[in-house]
Amino acid sequence: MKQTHNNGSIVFDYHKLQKQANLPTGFIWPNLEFAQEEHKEPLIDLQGFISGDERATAEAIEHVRGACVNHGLFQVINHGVDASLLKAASEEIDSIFKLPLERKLGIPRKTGLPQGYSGGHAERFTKNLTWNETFTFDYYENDAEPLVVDHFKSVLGQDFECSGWVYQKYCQAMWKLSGILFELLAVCLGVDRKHYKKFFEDGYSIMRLNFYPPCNNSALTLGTSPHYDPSSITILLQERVEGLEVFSNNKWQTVRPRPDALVIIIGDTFMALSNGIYKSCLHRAVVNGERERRSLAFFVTPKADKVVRPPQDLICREGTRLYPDFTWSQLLGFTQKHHRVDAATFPSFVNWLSSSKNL
Ligand SMILES: C=C1C[C@]23C[C@H]1CC[C@H]2[C@]1(C)CCC[C@@](C)(C(=O)O)[C@H]1[C@@H]3C(=O)O
Ligand SMILES: O=C(O)CCC(=O)C(=O)O
Ligand SMILES: [Fe+2]
Repeated sequence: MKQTHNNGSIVFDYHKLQKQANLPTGFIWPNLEFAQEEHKEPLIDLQGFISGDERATAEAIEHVRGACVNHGLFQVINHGVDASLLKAASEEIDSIFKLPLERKLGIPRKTGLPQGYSGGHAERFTKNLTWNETFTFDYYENDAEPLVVDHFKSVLGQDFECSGWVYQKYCQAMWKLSGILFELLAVCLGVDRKHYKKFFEDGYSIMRLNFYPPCNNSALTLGTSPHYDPSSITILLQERVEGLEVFSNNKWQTVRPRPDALVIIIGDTFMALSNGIYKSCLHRAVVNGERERRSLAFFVTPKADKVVRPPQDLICREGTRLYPDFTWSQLLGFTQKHHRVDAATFPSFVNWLSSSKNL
């Protein structure tokens, strides 16, 4: 079994690594401080907004607006996604990550794109590696073809048809929910209710499955690095094992897993679409010494070449533009070729964009 990638970095074989007394230095993150308290994000019951109940809508608007102007994270329940589908999607993760390491390393991966399998990102980076495995694929809403099923069969094999259907149904449900959330966010911002839903109609999503094995040295490493999601909004399903942390009021705070709830995270692209009124959320994932953790992140992104700019009435109301026009294709390319997504991605991207060669 190969122990190193072509770039000389180690292969993330956590069964072997767990048996070693010391963590390879590439996985060690200096000066880590762990959350000592829970974040108090709003828990929004979406049923009232979906059914048009005026009082429930007013309450949802107040809480979502407060969350988004401060730290860009809230949780939703009664979102319309079947609890059995959430359970199936969370459990199906093991069908991929319990494959033999050779099979996982053989999953095709195009450099410069997030899609495919990764162990600790050790094939891309040599330091600040993370104690996780990820499997990432695209979702395009398409009534004719079950594209996720086709993708699973082509990259994982014919015996992954059933797994493909679980994530085909899951992504369809997430896409539908994203439309509801864009309407809610538009109403909160006082723009036309359909504005953002229409903007993303021809968009797509990056679907990521995260698997975090237990780690004997969990105090020295991270499951996912501190970052802002560059996408617009992320619908995150974290199962019962806590690990998601948000940076708020100058400290890391735990986002408590809530059964049947989904975590909604504002990303850089939606921050730009709100002309900076809504804040992109700084978050990360920690690991523990005893239990496996799984999470599913559905990153909603615009059509690659669509110009990202806030609605005109928001600009007029605000008077100034906070960020320049850009496309998702430019931002994605920047994160894959020039700047690992972290806590400084978007300001670095805006600077990079403004240098003439990148206009
Ligand atoms: C556009 C993307 C890059 C990442 C996947 C999507 C949305 C989130 C990004 C990421 C998960 C943020 C943390 C760092 C990262 C490198 C990771 O841990 O996977 C990011 C993804 C990536 O660059 O592949
Ligand atoms: O696993 C988690 O809870 C967070 C993962 C995350 O932030 C991401 O995949 O972008
Ligand atoms: Fe994230």
